[in-house]
Amino acid sequence: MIDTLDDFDVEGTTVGVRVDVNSPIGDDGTLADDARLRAHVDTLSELLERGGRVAVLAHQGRPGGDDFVALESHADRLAELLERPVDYVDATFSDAARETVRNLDDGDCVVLENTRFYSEEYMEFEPERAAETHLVEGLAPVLDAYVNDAFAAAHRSQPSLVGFPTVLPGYAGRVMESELDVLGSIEATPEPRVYILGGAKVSDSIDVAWSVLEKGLADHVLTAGVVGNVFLIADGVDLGDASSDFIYDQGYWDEIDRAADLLDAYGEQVALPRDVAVERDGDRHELGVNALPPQDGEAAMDIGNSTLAYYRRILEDAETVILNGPAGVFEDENFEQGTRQLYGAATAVETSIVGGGDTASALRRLGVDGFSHISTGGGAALRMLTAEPLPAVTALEDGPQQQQPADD
Ligand SMILES: Nc1ncnc2c1ncn2[C@@H]1O[C@H](COP(=O)(O)OP(=O)(O)O)[C@@H](O)[C@H]1O
Ligand SMILES: O=C(OP(=O)(O)O)[C@H](O)COP(=O)(O)O
Repeated sequence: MIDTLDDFDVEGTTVGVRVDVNSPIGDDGTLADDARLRAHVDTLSELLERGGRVAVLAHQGRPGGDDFVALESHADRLAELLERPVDYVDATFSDAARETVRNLDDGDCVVLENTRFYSEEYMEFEPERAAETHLVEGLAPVLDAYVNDAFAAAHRSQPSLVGFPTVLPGYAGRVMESELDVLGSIEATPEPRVYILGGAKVSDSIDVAWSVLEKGLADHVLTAGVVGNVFLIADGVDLGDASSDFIYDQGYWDEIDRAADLLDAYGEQVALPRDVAVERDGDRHELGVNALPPQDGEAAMDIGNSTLAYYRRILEDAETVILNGPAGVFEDENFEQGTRQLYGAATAVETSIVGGGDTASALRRLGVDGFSHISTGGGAALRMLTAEPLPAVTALEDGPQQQQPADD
């Protein structure tokens, strides 16, 4: 049982609020899409209006990525959305950060720096060990309580997600609460149930496929995006050097064997693309799987029309569809078609549940709507839909295991 904001006597307390504002970043290194910030406005406004002193904790990107940036532009946008001043400090648990948090008044809000600027935050720990990291040991003494609203990161066992609730009273924010309500009962959704796994998180998607097929939750798993490309290679298709190099460079080469094992075990229920789209002379060019490999340098960037027709037929009989990850490189207009049409077809299914930060932004951009539920989480939503526990949720459920460290 998790405590929510309804159980929290907020006034006058200093609260660390973990949100997930991991968002697309523009060429200038600043926030390019505020959808994930908007999602947390209710939780943050409620805490501030109830007299909380709020220190916002969040990550942005992954080390080494172009979107691995500071949270200053997030803080600026949050101030606009909350319609009140929001401070920003370029550190998370330094003396300066702690001093800023100590000096908050009731109704004040500060955004602390990208938690992943500290290497510990990009590691996974058991909660008790996470509580001993520099981040948690440094910051917990200036906090009275912890609110986790970061459903989209709840599948990560990282210090800011599992460490704080081990040493502080923890509460689910409003986003976390509603996501757990909606996604907590996949067994109750009508069958046949189809999972569509696209996008680029290959190992997460293969975990999900194994789990939903083993548990009998999925009648069909349709593959697309980079996930579909990995399954094609696992099935013996020669996708050419460009796609293979991409998969290798992303560190997903070992996933090909896992995909092949899955096809051995559940091949009849796993659908693979029947054609792919490549770029040729600046245009989209579709190739049936039998016509592969493509020419040198051409990569499989989208699913083609014959795959769409095949997947549409499966969706016509479905009562529930669960989607994660775009079907292709939707950012390029030559390759947005697969995502637009596949997701469009999914809106006709009685219960349609979508997860994923990039997926949600693809849908907004392509103007596809009409889903039963669009989750703020991608990997977290899928993990939850397979009925696997989310470490950050378990840590909230378990509650404080250690004495709260004293502020000195
Ligand atoms: N065939 C493909 N080749 C390369 N990248 C792809 C392909 N299909 C989809 N992608 C990329 O996958 C990314 C989104 O995947 P992912 O992060 O898994 O989605 P989400 O955030 O919704 O979980 C997009 O940037 C898109 O360009
Ligand atoms: O964007 C996120 O996940 P998602 O892409 O699965 O929605 C979360 O912020 C988690 O980020 P991570 O996958 O870098 O740990």
